[in-house]
Amino acid sequence: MDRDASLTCYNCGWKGSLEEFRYTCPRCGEPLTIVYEGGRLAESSRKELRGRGVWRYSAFLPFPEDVEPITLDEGWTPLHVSKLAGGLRLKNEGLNPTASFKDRGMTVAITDAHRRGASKVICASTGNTAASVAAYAARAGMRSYVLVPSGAVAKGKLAQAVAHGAKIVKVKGGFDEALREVLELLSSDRSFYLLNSVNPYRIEGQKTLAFEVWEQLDRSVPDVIVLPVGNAGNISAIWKGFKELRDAGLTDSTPRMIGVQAEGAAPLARAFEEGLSELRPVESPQTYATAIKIGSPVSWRRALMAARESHGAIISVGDDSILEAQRDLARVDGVFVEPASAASLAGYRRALAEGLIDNGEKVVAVLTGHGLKDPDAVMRFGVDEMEVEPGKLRRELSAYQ
Ligand SMILES: Cc1ncc(COP(=O)(O)O)c(C=O)c1O
Ligand SMILES: N[C@@H](CCOP(=O)(O)O)C(=O)O
Repeated sequence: MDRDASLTCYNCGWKGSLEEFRYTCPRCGEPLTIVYEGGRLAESSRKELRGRGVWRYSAFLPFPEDVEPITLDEGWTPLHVSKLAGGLRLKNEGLNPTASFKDRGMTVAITDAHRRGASKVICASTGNTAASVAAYAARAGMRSYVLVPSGAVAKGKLAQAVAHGAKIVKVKGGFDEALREVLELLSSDRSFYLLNSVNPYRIEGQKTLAFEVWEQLDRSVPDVIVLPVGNAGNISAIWKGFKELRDAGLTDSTPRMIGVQAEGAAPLARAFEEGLSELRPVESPQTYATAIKIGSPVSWRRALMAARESHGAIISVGDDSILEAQRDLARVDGVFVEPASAASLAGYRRALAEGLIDNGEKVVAVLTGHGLKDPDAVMRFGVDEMEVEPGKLRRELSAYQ
């Protein structure tokens, strides 16, 4: 274990060691965070960055130097310049090994699982975590169990979990119920290693997006990061990454974090707008962006902290504007993303219209998952197609134009 890293509760201040590992605070129940002590971040910043992707930043991860990562070469994703708005860049996380940002966290968490001798891993999922868990468990030679909302997982994601040999458990209910089931199981059965973002190692991997963006922008940070929010691990992780860059002395400034939820699944946007310090879960969340169809985000407290501390916001957008953004990204920028990811662009547009972002500011929109994950969703674009009899193509086409 890493001697300069420990577990902390950002809510009540409880502290514990990584040896006696646990996911949530024994005092208040919040997910725990890994913190680095004794000038460790400043020391990390002096180490040479080698290789590409998540493990390039291993000096900022809670492992000894000789750690052997379980990896599929995740991270190092492109930062495209968007044609849709000046100053807008697109961080294309759909180009990770299992086609979503989850792989950044998964390589780190599965490496920890392996070091602790785990043989069975488990998660609740709307689909992407399941796909990633299944792939990394296969790579590590572990058995994987994925709990998914019955009948509500996008086809591409389910196909990935099947392909990698996960045991698929369909829960009669939504993601929130599935996660509740997993956490309840773990409270009495310690034989499973949990791979949801409640696991602090997931957060450590996902924070590397901040380091990568900083490098891709010639060692500077953007004015704003805009990203979709579901279970709220990613906004917490990326904000942690930027704060660590600052604490390590590598940057003076940090971006404003703007989280985006779908209107029908927006407990955090409501809490932010109303200035609440408690979450009122949405009982029956609704949106066609199934990845963020979550009514009771487990990291709600730290997501609100990220938005408030960074002088950002959490806002919501309607499914119509998500659909429009998904189509624009595909047809103008040539980047095919799943609906939840398009919430980034829809949120950017709303934030610009409401003056939360100024024209010309440098904004990075995180595109969290690939469009092929959810082929059915694309049919909402409207399909431009025709059928021809052999030999009649020229005539049919001229009528069509
Ligand atoms: C594609 C996609 N985008 C965004 C999110 C939201 O991320 P988070 O749960 O970390 O808020 C998820 C999953 O939750 C996802 O699968
Ligand atoms: N959209 C997520 C929901 C679970 O998120 P996690 O980051 O807590 O694992 C998914 O893909 O399942």
